[in-house]
Amino acid sequence: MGHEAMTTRSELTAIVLAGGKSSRMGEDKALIPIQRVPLLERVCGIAQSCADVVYVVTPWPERYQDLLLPGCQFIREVPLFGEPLAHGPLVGFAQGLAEVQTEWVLLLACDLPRLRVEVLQDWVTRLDSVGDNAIAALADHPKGWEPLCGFYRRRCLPQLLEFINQGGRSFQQWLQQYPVEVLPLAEPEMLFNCNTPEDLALS
Ligand SMILES: Nc1nc2c(ncn2[C@@H]2O[C@H](COP(=O)(O)OP(=O)(O)OP(=O)(O)O)[C@@H](O)[C@H]2O)c(=O)[nH]1
Ligand SMILES: [Mg+2]
Repeated sequence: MGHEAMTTRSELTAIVLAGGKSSRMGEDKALIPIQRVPLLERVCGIAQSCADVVYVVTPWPERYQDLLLPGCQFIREVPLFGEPLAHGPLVGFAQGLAEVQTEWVLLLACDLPRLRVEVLQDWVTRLDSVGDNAIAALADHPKGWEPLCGFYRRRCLPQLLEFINQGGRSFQQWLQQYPVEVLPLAEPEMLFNCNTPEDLALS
């Protein structure tokens, strides 16, 4: 019987994005407490149950220095040449991915209050059977992929940089160009996204 090596915590890196404008929320979502735990702390804790190395990619690490993020490392993102820093999550991801040393990376937005460790860990066990040509393994929904809670292969970095250099900033448009494997998501509510004060009231 063939023995497939399983992806383990040490073979997975997590990247948490915390660099958005939070314009709909009106204050930095990363710092908003949900059941007394700031969102970024909560998401980083979940990331750490999946991966040994956790990076927080943000233009403003000092803003988060008083959070309890033991073992997480900040990557300070920088503007693209001649552009403002509001470049969006795709560029933040690329700057984080450049530091990754493992085959797979788990990418997480910081505004996901209902993430479930068991689901993410189940997804990790599926990575070994993802086709060699796939650049990512993601949950899908009727309008496209769920790009900010899923897995990417480190080796997609050159394709990502090429897309960005050509002016691309949309995850959906980038992902359309390559094979992506579908991850099962029995309860889509895990990906509930806390963007507005109304969302927060539901959290
Ligand atoms: N590092 C980094 N993260 C980003 C950037 N833009 C968005 N994000 C993150 O991507 C995730 C999804 O962001 P959104 O909810 O779409 O947008 P937002 O900019 O935070 O908020 P809005 O201004 O209301 O759209 C969140 O975790 C953000 O912190 C960026 O330029 N850099
Ligand atoms: Mg959001």
